[in-house]
Amino acid sequence: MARVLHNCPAPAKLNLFLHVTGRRADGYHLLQTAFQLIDRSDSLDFDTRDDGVILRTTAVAGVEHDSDLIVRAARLLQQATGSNNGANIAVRKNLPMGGGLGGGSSDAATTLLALNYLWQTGLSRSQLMALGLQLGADVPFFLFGHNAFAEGVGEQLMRIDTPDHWFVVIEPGVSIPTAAIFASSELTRNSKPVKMLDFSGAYIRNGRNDLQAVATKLFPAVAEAIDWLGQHGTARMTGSGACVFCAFETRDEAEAVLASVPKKWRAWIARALDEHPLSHLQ
Ligand SMILES: C[C@@](CO)(OP(=O)(O)O)[C@H](O)COP(=O)(O)OP(=O)(O)OC[C@H]1O[C@@H](n2ccc(N)nc2=O)[C@H](O)[C@@H]1O
Ligand SMILES: Nc1ncnc2c1ncn2[C@@H]1O[C@H](COP(=O)(O)OP(=O)(O)O)[C@@H](O)[C@H]1O
Repeated sequence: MARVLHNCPAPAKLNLFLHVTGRRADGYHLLQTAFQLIDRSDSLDFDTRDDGVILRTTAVAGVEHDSDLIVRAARLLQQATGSNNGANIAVRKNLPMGGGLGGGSSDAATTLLALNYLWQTGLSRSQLMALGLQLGADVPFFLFGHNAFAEGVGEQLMRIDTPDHWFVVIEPGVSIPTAAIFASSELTRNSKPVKMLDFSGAYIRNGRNDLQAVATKLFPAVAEAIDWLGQHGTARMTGSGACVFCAFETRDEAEAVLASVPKKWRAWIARALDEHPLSHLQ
């Protein structure tokens, strides 16, 4: 009999700051960043099937079935556990692709969490995180379950508590390929590592993103959105872009700024989450 889990959220993240501190021999970059979960999500439905087939039942513009991180995550879990269960998976995309919000990575993490539960494959959280890292540098964070200070390529995670902020997020209307930003010869890769002990609210309120200079040069629409939002506080990009955000202490302040965002941009407000909405799924 099919086991089902519907309306599973795959929340977005914001990188409150992001420093590039070096580059590994394999070309991947060493980062320090603070990941903040927010209450804006994609939504996924899972229906198990007993023939081992993994089928994404909804079309996702620009993402072929077999390269979708959702499908790849499900197949990776099958391989890792030897499970012969399958699943129909429907996804409702709400997070823009190439937005720096981690939508694809979060979809993959939600898939691993939901299917590990439905298939009763029994992998521990840290086993799921190791699997997730094979899919993308951001995936372990979404499995970790809490806001985090991250090092390495983003897989060394330490839980942090962050304020109950409201964020105004602007989508500048461009999709930025992460690899193109990291590949730029103009990227600075030598930020001095901060010690976790020195990590403070200043990084949360006024953080800097080392990927921003390259992204704004390649994508002027991002620079324009930062300039506009910067009238209201410290506006910066999340991840490798394209989305930009600014933190506010109250919903009213965020609502007031949202109301004045020029109509040419899609914009919204989101609240900081303390933990991943599926963090209790076992
Ligand atoms: C920049 C960040 C910050 O949170 O977020 P996004 O903007 O993608 O959301 C992440 O580090 C992105 O993580 P993720 O999106 O999972 O990236 P991946 O698929 O692993 O990598 C895409 C490509 O980016 C480059 N890359 C990625 C991460 C990293 N630490 N160093 C890199 O050089 C590599 O060229 C890699 O092939
Ligand atoms: N389920 C998915 N949702 C979004 N993007 C996906 C998905 N599966 C694969 N991708 C690919 O991953 C790329 C990065 O997407 P996404 O994670 O949404 O952005 P970002 O890494 O900027 O946060 C997309 O451009 C797309 O080609």
